Amino acid sequence: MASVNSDLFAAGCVGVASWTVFRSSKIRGDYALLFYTAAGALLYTLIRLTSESPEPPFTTTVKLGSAYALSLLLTTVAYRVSPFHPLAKFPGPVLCKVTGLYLAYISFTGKRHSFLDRQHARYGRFVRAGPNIITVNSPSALTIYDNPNTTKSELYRIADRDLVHSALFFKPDTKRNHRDRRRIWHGLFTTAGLKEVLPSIERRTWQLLYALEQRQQNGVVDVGATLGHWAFDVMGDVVFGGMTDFEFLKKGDSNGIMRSNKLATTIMDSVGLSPWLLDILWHLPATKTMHASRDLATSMMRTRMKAERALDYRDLSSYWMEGGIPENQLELDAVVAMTAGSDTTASNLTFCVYFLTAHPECARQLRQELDKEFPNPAGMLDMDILQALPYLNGVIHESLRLTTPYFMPREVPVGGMVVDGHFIPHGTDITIATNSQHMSEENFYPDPLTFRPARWIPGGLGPETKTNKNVLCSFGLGEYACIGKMLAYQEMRHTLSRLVLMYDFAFPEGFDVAGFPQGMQYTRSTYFEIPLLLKVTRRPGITGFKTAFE
Ligand code: HEM
Repeated sequence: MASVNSDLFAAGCVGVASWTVFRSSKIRGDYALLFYTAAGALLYTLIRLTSESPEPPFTTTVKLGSAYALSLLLTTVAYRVSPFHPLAKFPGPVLCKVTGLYLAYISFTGKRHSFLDRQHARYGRFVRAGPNIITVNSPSALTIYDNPNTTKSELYRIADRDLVHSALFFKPDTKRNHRDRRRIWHGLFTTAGLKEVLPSIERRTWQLLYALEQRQQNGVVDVGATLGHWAFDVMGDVVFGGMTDFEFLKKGDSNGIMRSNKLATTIMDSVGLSPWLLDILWHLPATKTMHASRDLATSMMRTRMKAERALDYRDLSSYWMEGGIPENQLELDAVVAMTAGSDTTASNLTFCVYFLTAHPECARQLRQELDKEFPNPAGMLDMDILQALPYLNGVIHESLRLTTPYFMPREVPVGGMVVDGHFIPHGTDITIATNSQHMSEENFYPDPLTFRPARWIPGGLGPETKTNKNVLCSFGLGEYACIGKMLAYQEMRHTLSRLVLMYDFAFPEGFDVAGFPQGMQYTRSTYFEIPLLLKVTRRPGITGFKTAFE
């Protein structure tokens, strides 16, 4: 008996010792699992060969393994909630301090932004949202993104170790590789590059109008889903020169490709907050949607690279190939471009249409502005004119402000940094509390929770108007900010204007107008609990226009 107890005690001590050794190292979850499986097998073999105890070797192995795991777990938890932890002075929910799995779970529900709003309301400007994560509800948190030494946190790491780590969006292997890759992408997002893809946006927008009319059932159409199809088709043209099988506006998404893509993004944005877990799940069927998204992008990339026919414009693939990115490195860039470029734009346009329908006085004001510039609603829309329209841009900014609660953690560099007067130690993951900042009276006054596009026009809400443009984080901040921002604006300005010029939108009877925005689930992909089913009718006087899928 004494020997069994001393063995268990020894296993517990090894647990504490391994915590001391491993606590600040970033070991991949799948490697750790392999290591522990091998260690367990070795221990079992040793016990079997040497033990004289009547207890079956398997039982002894499980007991020792459990003693080890329990002591490791307890030591980890005790340290994380102890005053010795470097983030001990920052308040936050105990469960968040204990494990990253809690925030991962909250994130998976799509309600991380409102959870963090509540925590900031309770604890103040700084909240410890994970064992090693701090969120800051203050405009001075912008300094995190201006600091050239902060890096993307480990939470952006791609689970697949075979993929080259210089694709955009994910944690790059080096800043230099990230900059080089960005330079290659950049060509499309210049004024000249954007001009080349504009005809594709125009063509797809006519198809969108056609789909909105054709898909009506019982007098309503799912505007959100149709905009999702439009955005995916646009990105198919922008990224792969249209050499895809999507044509979602024409055929719908019967294979659930968009759903898979959204789910893959959600898994990354939630489970990714516990990177060790994502490393393990990556090998299991649970993440098959992530693999499916990648496989689809790979196959489209191959089709595009082997294309016989010359394109009459330069798509993003053209820049990648000219930039010399090898084929086997492009698949991740392709997934990123398709996903980052479609779901985001579609969601924001969906919200724009919703807000304008919920606030008819704003819709009227926007239409007035557009009618003045474009007396023929079906005529050409000049992008330079659209770019300069104050109310149109106000509508887009206001919708972005209210609906893009991104979570953008950065790793604090060696030497630590000071944020809002507080020292943050090296290695901490730190992020601005986007949603709380977007909704704060400190930045947006009056009525920060209300859709009021005029706040983006100087003095638009009266002499007291406060609009802190700097804290609008909808396109990210600093060196990793959205490279597609200008394309997104081009798409949103063009398509929203066309919709407002051509159609009247109305809620059908019984639509839960107030519930729609509250039903938003946000996981870097946006889900709508309530579909945006609207009555869409042509404005009086608009009879025929070019709609067909020719
Ligand atoms: C309304 C539309 C869009 C929104 C709100 C949006 C938002 C964002 C945000 C917040 C980030 C930074 C993420 C972070 O730091 O964690 C980002 C990055 C990125 N976005 Fe967008 N985006 C939009 C449209 C697009 C489009 C059209 C593209 C075109 C391909 C695109 C491509 C990218 C890429 C490649 C990155 C990673 C940049 C890097 O790592 O350097 N986005 N986007």
